[in-house]
Amino acid sequence: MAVPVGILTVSDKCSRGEAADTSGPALQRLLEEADGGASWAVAARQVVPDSAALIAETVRAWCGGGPGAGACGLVVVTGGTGISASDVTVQALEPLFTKRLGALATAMVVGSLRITPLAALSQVTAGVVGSTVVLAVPGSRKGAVENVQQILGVLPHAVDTARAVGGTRALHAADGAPARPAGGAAAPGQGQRRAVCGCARPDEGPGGPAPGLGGGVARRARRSPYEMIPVQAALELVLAHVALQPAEEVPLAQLRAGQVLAADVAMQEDVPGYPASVMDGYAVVAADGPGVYPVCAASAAGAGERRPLRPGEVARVATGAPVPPGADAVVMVEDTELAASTQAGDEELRVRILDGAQIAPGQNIRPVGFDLERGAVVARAGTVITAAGGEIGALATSGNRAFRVHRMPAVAVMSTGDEVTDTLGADPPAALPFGAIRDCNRPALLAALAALGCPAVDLGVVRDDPELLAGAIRGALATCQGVVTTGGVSMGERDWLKPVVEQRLGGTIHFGRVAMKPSKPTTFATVPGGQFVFALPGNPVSALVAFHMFVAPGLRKAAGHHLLLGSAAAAAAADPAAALGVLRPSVDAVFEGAEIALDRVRPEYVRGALAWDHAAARWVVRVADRRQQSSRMASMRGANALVSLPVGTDARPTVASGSRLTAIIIGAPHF
Ligand SMILES: Nc1nc2c(c(=O)[nH]1)N[C@H]1C(S)=C(S)[C@@H](COP(=O)(O)OP(=O)(O)OC[C@H]3O[C@@H](n4cnc5c(N)ncnc54)[C@H](O)[C@@H]3O)O[C@H]1N2
Ligand code: MOO
Repeated sequence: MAVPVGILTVSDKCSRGEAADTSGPALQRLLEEADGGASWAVAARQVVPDSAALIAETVRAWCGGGPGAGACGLVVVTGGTGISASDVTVQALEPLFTKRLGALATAMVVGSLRITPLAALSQVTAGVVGSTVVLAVPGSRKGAVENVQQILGVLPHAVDTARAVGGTRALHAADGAPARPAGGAAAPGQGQRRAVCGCARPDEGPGGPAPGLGGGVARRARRSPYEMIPVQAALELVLAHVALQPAEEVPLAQLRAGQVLAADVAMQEDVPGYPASVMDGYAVVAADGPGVYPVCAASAAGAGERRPLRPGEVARVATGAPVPPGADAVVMVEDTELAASTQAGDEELRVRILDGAQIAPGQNIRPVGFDLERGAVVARAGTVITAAGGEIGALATSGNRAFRVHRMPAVAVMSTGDEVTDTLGADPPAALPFGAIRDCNRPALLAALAALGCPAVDLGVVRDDPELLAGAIRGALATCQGVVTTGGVSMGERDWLKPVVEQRLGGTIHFGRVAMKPSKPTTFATVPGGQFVFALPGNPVSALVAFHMFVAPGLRKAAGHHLLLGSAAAAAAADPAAALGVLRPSVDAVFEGAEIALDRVRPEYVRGALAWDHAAARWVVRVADRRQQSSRMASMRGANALVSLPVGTDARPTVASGSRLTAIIIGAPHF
């Protein structure tokens, strides 16, 4: 039987649709035409951008766990093997290899060098992932085909051997879920956990079976089965899997800060729609010049026709009121004197335009369309509606009845845990029984969601019961784009969230641990309907830090904030990392304060107070609270930034005052 093959094209341009993928089809032809079609059958073909996380995720999803797993026996990755900074294919693949097939790679290179010396410039590699042979070849059609041609004779044997051995570890054996190469998409249940260890400390590596919903505590995993992935890779996975919300038409009254325009908005009319006075004064015929003139009319603000002005007359006008036809300038009241009034003394009969008054034609008049002309674009697609008011104000002038905006993602929020008592309900307990705690996660997350402008559904506190948890999440996903939970994601016997998401909801866990402090067990999944689940750690600081690090950027992407960059495809699909400046803004800041000892294993995100130093004209960040334990919500007080600390080394064990650090902005900086 022909061996199923996955072909993955790695190219920013192809994934944006700016270039056609010619290598993928050429490789498919080469393999399927070899041996008269007997050896290879392409089961999955996909294009991804040059993102290490997406490459690794796709290859893992296609790789089999053992004989009969039904996954690809061979995966060929084409592209991203050059020597430029964006070429990350080899870096993405090699950590996945359970066996290196160095000689196979050498055979490709040696054969290709006979054709062109340029073959020396690509990083061709080969190895085994699970029970699948994986090759990385150059991105050009010619290079890709020529490399694979060199080893066509030995490939069937290599693939047979890898399948029989099943790799060093049966990647999918844990939950018995067969790998399924499905048109290039990762199959449900194929998440981050199946990889080999990519972390810094042996005891932090993944191991043990996937957590199950039965079997008793004695059988639980004693090592987390989830690979601990870098923060950047986790972010890329979030941005790749959280979908941009569809656009809808809403009236002005329903626009909210945080929403993003999905279409350019054009002016339906001129503003102003009539020649308007800029000053309180007198409309005049400029050529009349200074002198005494009868006040023949008054134009206060308001709708209605205005009597035309004749030379030798003036008309009183208010700021913003129409300038009568015939007038071509407005003289401000300060440049006039009363010359005659009615007997009662309350109405002007004549005024003197003083010598020296400014009365050039057009003076103090905003002509029709002066602010914005009919047809002009008042706001471009991608514009974020801000709480500063400018966008809503400008749109209000446009004469449109409705505006096309991306829907805001509605998010359901749930705290989990038998020990957690509700703090938002009508009757929080006056005193806590022994072992109970007050819910501070849900209130904090609801506040943070409100600041983003996301509608939230409060799911309350749910007990540590898989059926209750699954029911509550399933119910919420019927109406919401995502659910954020806290608690129950670590190694405890009642930490149900991960198995509930995978086994009850059929979800795919894209990552279940992140190499960071705090928030290590942060979990991100999507369910078959496309909605997301962020299962955040229960420790309050860990929950809120994970929200700002991953959930908020994901929600901004869903709302369309990356469209501000101008190229939806580039930012959203092809290169999620490029959008980070908008989706998770940060600044370089000078750290001030007592020396901090760096964690030797995980990069740390310390709660910081970020302020603009007016004297030195630079950002300065201090630690918001000295006691940074992840249980201590109080350490988030006053925090408007997360200070990114690198992993410590012998050469750099601490950071001292004056060091430059990245401050991730989570609230308005102080000025
Ligand atoms: N054996 C291991 N234990 C733990 C690990 C580990 O790797 N191996 N990781 C630790 C880390 S790091 C974190 S973070 C926590 C995360 O645990 P869970 O997400 O499973 O959360 P819980 O166990 O349910 O709760 C942890 C902690 O937080 C309190 N909590 C929970 N919900 C709330 C809430 N809504 N408001 C206030 N406080 C809450 C809860 O009572 C616990 O004290 O796991 C470590 N353990
Ligand atoms: O990672 Mo946990 O979030 O340190 O407390």
